[in-house]
Amino acid sequence: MTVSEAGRVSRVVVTPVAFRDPPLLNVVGVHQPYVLRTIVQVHTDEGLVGLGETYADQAHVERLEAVAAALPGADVFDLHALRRIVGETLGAATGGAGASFGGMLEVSSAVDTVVSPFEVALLDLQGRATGRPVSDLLGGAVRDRVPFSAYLFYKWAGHPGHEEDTWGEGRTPEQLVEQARRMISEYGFTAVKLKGGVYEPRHEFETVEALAAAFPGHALRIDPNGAWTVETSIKAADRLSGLLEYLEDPTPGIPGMAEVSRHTDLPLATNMCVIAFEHLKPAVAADAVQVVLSDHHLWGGLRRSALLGGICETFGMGLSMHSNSHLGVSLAAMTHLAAATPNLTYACDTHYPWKTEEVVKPGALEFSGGSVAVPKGPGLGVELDEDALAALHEQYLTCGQRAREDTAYMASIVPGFTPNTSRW
Ligand SMILES: O=C([O-])C(=O)C[C@H](O)[C@@H](O)C(=O)[O-]
Repeated sequence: MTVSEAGRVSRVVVTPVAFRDPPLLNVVGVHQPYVLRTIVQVHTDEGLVGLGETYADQAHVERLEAVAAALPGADVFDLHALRRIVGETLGAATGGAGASFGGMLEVSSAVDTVVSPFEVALLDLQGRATGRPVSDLLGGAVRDRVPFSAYLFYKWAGHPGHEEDTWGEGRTPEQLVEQARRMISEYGFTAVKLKGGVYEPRHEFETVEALAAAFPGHALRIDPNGAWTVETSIKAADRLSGLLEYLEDPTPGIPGMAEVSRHTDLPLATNMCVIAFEHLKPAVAADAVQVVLSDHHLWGGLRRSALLGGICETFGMGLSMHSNSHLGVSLAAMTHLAAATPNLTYACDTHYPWKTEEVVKPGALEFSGGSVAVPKGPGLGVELDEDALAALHEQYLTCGQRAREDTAYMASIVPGFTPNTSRW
């Protein structure tokens, strides 16, 4: 198969969508009734279409559209050119060079978040053109199935706007045990993550203890998104160390995490203080984290996430995977990446069970035994349902919601954090 048979990019369609989300609680508050995402379709002059999925803040969508206009003519196999085109386009849009958006966005994730959906779409195209799954393009699948974790949330079922939610109340340890029971019986998960940072820390410790008692063979994690002081984090590590496989982002920033780390053997994980390549060196030097959560949406796509895996291996750090609310295009990309990353040995996070609406056709991605089989078809192995895409785009236009910026909050809790377009 040659490049001319795969074709060159002929046009790119950027479609923001909105899908319903239950009233999940986190340190910022309650999830809004709709999650906003963007689906990217990259067409080639050979009639192929590659898919990508990403965030949908207004500013991010505008950057995606600027890159979409610059991509026609690009070689679908030249991923270095893609990165250059993104850097040049975004630099030109702000009158500056490269990755700095008007001086606001200086960590590498500024370009990485924009590159990501296009890189996934080009890999999907490469796979469709060559007849190989994306996992093969990433070096080959080392596992046939990718394990995911049950992602538990405290919930307040009575939130107006969330009437269609079927998961009920989630405030007490007993209610969270019931939530886990449903997740485990419907999806077969063997790992469980609790989103914390919502209630008084002791209440959240008790919830972990109740989960450990109810599911003794399951791997457990809690993630308060940096809501705790160093002292509370140390107490959490002391009290929960026998129950958890890792403690995720108990406290903000590399120095705080390093201080907690000095007091415990429990591995500390993060997707908050190490979210770009430049954060790895100080985190390793301070021994602040033992597990890094990758996220291809944030780290510049699938190949750079694989690179992150190699760096973690070099420094003896574990590798896990982070998830925001997402649709099936992202689940497919996450599954291929995890399958082709040998040292990604923890079950990956996913919000997928919380979702009731979808843009991909059913059947390609099914959970069983807590894992998803790696699609064997060409590319990502998922097909868009055009009617569903149109309906969720209409919902985006009419839902009256736009993605809120969490960046100010991030800046306030992570010392030295530079505001950017990232999501946790
Ligand atoms: O740190 C994490 O795992 C997350 O923040 C993942 C999600 O974004 C979660 O917190 C959420 O959506 O509330």
